[in-house]
Amino acid sequence: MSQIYSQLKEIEGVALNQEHGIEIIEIDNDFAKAVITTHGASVLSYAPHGQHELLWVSGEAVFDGSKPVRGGIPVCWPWFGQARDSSLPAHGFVRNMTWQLETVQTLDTGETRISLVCHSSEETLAIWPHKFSLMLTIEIGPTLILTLTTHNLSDQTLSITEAFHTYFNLAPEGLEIRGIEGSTHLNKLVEDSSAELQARPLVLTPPRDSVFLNQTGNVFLVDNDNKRQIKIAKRNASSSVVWNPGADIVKGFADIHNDAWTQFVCVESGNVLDNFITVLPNEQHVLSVQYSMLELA
Ligand SMILES: O=P(O)(O)OC[C@H]1O[C@H](O)[C@H](O)[C@@H](O)[C@@H]1O
Repeated sequence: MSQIYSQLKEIEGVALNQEHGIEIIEIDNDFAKAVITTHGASVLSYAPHGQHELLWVSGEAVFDGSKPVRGGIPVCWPWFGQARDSSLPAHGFVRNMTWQLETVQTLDTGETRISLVCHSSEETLAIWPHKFSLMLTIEIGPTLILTLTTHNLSDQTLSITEAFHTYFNLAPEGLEIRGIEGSTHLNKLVEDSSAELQARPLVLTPPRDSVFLNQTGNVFLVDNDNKRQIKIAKRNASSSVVWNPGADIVKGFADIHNDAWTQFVCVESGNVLDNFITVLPNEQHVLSVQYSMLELA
């Protein structure tokens, strides 16, 4: 067992468990409780003490490592959406890799910082011929901060798309999404739809599969049912995606119950489609997102 696992035992409020064969890290610190899995480096749960759960995980999620866990915050990288080669997995391959736990620290503030890494291997080079190392740092405190650092270890410029595919635990119908005004909207549910200016906040009526390009400002989810507003602040990210399958499309997802589309909405933050990122040889690119919850009166 590597050193990090023996160090883990010494850190108060952090526990390591196995569930159905995948590794689960449980955090309970001064500010919040959280659950992370090394399978896909996905945060599966985050709840500041006394507040509602931020994230949704499907009751039908598969936890045996054969596919990404449906819910939480999967990491989509090095491509978002369908690959050019349809035999390759949608949303890239790192959400279905086992990441290594690199560091676990309690900060002076009482927050917990966890880093996980994954690297190129023979297996990844066979489907995406570029050497890389990827680090995800997760900070669990009064807010949840995720920072994804792409290191280009190849001698060619990398071109990537990426996103945190966050499943929020809230009712989608009528949800107001603010902050996307002024961005470029592409409706993925309409074939060959043309880009249009998003003039107003969005009031969600599922189904919805929309990309908002050139969207760099804060996004707010007005979750009246739970009397809270969720703020999504991002850095080095120019796109947001809003997805909920609605009552019909959901039937095509084996790991989402037919009724469960009413329990979540995905609002994804990253760089997708024309907002792709290039990373020079030996350079790095850092994508970051911070989730905070404000109570509504
Ligand atoms: O089933 P997955 O590969 O996890 O994708 C689930 C969804 O993710 C994104 O939000 C896409 O915009 C959708 O088109 C896709 O259906």
